[in-house]
Amino acid sequence: MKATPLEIPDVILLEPRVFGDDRGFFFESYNRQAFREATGIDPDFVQDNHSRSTQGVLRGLHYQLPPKAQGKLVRVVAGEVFDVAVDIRKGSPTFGRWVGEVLSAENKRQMWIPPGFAHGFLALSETAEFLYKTTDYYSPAHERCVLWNDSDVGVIWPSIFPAGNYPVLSTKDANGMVLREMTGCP
Ligand SMILES: Cc1cn([C@H]2C[C@H](O)[C@@H](COP(=O)(O)OP(=O)(O)O[C@H]3O[C@@H](C)C(=O)[C@@H](O)[C@H]3O)O2)c(=O)[nH]c1=O
Repeated sequence: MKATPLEIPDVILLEPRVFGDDRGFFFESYNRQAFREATGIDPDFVQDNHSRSTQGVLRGLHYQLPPKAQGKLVRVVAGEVFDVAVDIRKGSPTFGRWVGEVLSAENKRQMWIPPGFAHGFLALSETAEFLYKTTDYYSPAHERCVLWNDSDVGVIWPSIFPAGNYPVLSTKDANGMVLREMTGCP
């Protein structure tokens, strides 16, 4: 497994070793020891999630407040997404900055998003199936949402939309808050 720290170095891009043969392929999608050796981190994952989105769906930017903050190891098993992590750690030198990568079933890349980051993704393909492990349980009471197009964060989402068309959002995500007005950052 190859681990590459991104521009915000606590966010890590992981590329597994894939064994292809006449039958198809095989790879270890998670190996605790290999992950620890490659990243120096040993997360205690407690939940696996799987979502399916149609093209243009944008989920995020989500995080949970302490003590229920979640680290996430994310990947795509069908289609392609643009995946984004925003640093919302109080006092962090990169507070408010974001990193983004294309994750797809084809490239098999994974992203480690530490606790203290808001996370979201845009489905680029006709459908996208998204799998992720989390280091804490889902807790609606601790869940918060940063607005996907908060201009202070300035995520540059791939422009797959005809002019004037916005991404497909849940009501909760359409009512996300701008970072400047958020009180409870991790
Ligand atoms: C996230 C989650 C949702 N749910 C339920 C609540 C709700 O009825 C339904 C859909 O929830 P949501 O709309 O919050 O799902 P979704 O928008 O996919 O939420 C996810 O977005 C991505 C970007 C993340 O980073 C995740 O941590 C998570 O917040 O599923 C659970 O039961 N457990 C969970 O862990």
